Amino acid sequence: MNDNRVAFIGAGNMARCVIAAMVKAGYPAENIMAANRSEPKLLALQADFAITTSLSNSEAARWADVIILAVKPQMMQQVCEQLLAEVPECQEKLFVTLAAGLPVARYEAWLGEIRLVRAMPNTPSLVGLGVTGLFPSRCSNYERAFVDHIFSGTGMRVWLEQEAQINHIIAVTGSAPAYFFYFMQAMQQKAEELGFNSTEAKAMVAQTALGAATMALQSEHSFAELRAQVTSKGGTTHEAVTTFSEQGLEQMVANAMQAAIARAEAMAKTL
Ligand SMILES: NC(=O)C1=CN([C@@H]2O[C@H](COP(=O)(O)OP(=O)(O)OC[C@H]3O[C@@H](n4cnc5c(N)ncnc54)[C@H](O)[C@@H]3O)[C@@H](O)[C@H]2O)C=CC1
Ligand SMILES: O=C(O)[C@@H]1CCC=N1
Repeated sequence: MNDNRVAFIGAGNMARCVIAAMVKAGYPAENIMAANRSEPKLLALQADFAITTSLSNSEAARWADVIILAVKPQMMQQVCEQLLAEVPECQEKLFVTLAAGLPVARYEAWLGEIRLVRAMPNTPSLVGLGVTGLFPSRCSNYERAFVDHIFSGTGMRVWLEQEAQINHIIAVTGSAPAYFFYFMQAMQQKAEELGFNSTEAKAMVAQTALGAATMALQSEHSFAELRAQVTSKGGTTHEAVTTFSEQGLEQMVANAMQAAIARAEAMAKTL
């Protein structure tokens, strides 16, 4: 499977995360190319992962067996239409798109009835601890297996049966690293107010998050049971957790996740 040539169109944050995971998992760097409209990110990818790069999307698409679309959703139509105009044979290649929001039907309007996988990774893919949602359209079993192989180094893969679930996984995993970073940022701020310096506050908060997540993954207990283990009767945790609860944490989280889904649905209509 490592013989297939994989080209990324767009070499930003998410492309870097996936490329890092592929290379770390042993995908040959000579079979990965990244194209971007400006040079600095390409030079950094070359330096860090020894992949090939190009300032031309068409050159990358011509070279590739598999084309991974990794530009922002707002750029996607222009990129796809230009690819089809300059590399008509790209229609025969396997496409993967990382973009939020845009449904398969939109790519078919721009590129024809292509074989396409919508992938929704998240940034912890960079360190092999990501979650990637995947929805295939018109793909063979081999192509599905190949895309699973591409993302194998990113972490957990979840194949979805309904396209609408991609919007749900955006809320649950795609956007979610930002929720945790926001929570940790708030904790760091308070820790600093309490007198810890910025470096130690960040490290303490991140280590606590890592410890909690690792325990949750390794334990049979639910999140609620693990929380109960920390919460002594009449103790300090009870006061903190009651404050979260009284101030509506659960509803706030649900509202935020629903807002992410609503935005993905709106993008499908407006982009
Ligand atoms: N950042 C994240 O956590 C996640 C992002 N995504 C999706 O991944 C895609 C990329 O997002 P990011 O990497 O965060 O954005 P980014 O802005 O970091 O990267 C996009 C890259 O595309 C390049 N670009 C723009 N127009 C271009 C063109 N015409 N030809 C070639 N390159 C062009 C930009 O220079 C930039 O380097 C988006 O569609 C987003 O929805 C999906 C899951 C998570
Ligand atoms: O914020 C966004 O739209 C993208 C998709 C999921 C994470 N980042």
